[in-house]
Amino acid sequence: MPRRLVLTTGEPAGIGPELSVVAAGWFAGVRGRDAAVPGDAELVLVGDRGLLAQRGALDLAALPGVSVRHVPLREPSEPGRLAVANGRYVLDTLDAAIAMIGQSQAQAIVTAPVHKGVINDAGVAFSGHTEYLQEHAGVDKVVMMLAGGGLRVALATTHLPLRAVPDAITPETLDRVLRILDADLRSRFGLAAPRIAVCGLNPHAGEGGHLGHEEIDVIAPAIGRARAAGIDAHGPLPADTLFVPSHVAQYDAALAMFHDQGLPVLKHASFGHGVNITLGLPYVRTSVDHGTALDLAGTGKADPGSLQEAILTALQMTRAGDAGAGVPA
Ligand SMILES: NC(=O)c1ccc[n+]([C@@H]2O[C@H](COP(=O)([O-])OP(=O)(O)OC[C@H]3O[C@@H](n4cnc5c(N)ncnc54)[C@H](O)[C@@H]3O)[C@@H](O)[C@H]2O)c1
Ligand SMILES: N[C@H](C(=O)O)[C@H](O)COP(=O)(O)O
Repeated sequence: MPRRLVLTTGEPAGIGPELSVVAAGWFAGVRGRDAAVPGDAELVLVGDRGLLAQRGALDLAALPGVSVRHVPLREPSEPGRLAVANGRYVLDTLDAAIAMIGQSQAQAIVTAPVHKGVINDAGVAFSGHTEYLQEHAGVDKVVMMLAGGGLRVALATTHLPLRAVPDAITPETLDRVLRILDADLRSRFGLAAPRIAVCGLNPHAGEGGHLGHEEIDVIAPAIGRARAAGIDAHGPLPADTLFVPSHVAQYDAALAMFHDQGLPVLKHASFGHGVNITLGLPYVRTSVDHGTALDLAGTGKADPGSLQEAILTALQMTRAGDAGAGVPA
């Protein structure tokens, strides 16, 4: 079977459709010529065929290794203008991709950005792809990790209001997150003994209990259990100084306790070339490091770099198993 990636083309009013067409053109151009994109690789764009034709300047049908799985819009889409009905369309594209994986028609899903707000406005509770794919894969935990600029930053909690974060950092969550992170760094990234830095939750990792107790009560014991299980976890470390370049370079990945503890660092280091990876799924899933950029939709100015990196990373991850090859951060 060819190495087939499914690319969901994202929120129709955003930059996803046009970037997907640009990425498809790039993919067809390097396929079989660049070692990173072998000649047996295929890319299936999932989305409304008319929308893709309208937003992109390429004839997708003429591109080698590229095809389109048509999913109809729920209503016509204009660049930059969200339409509530199309919140369901976005989920239709995700469901089509999940079905392709379930039927062994593809090995990986790459996602262009969606707008979480409009999907919720359409009446479906939706926190993000990460949580949606976890639920549909029937696994009890996945881990969001972004890679770029020489860093890998994983998150112990994902799309939660900040107020809910401390309660979500439980022994069970940390045990599962550390296990998945360690296992996937080994199996998908070719790291024999990954070193993982674990952030504290509070300023200065709680300052010995004077600035919060989660480090003493929950995080340090979880690191102890992980180490006893053979995971090379270190911490809890103050997040501000962990991310000093010479310090973080000593680790293969950093585990942040919440979204905006880890991702601003990663995006500062690599916005436009970073990749969002879901660990712990039974298949490979990667995505871009940016959102729907409604302000740029239809202008042709959006940078396709992160989507191209997401495609390359998905290809490398699908190969890591058979070749034992590593995937760079
Ligand atoms: N993978 C995903 O599906 C994903 C990721 C992040 C954010 N989002 C969603 O996107 C929506 C908008 O989020 P936001 O406004 O915080 O972030 P955003 O990334 O859409 O925009 C932030 C800024 O970056 C610029 N930008 C974004 N992508 C760019 C690109 N490819 N090239 C050049 N400039 C680019 C935008 O013009 C804007 O100025 C939200 O609903 C958010 O949840 C989705
Ligand atoms: N947390 C991601 C980011 O900031 O880039 C983004 O919201 C996408 O998340 P999903 O992959 O879960 O949609």
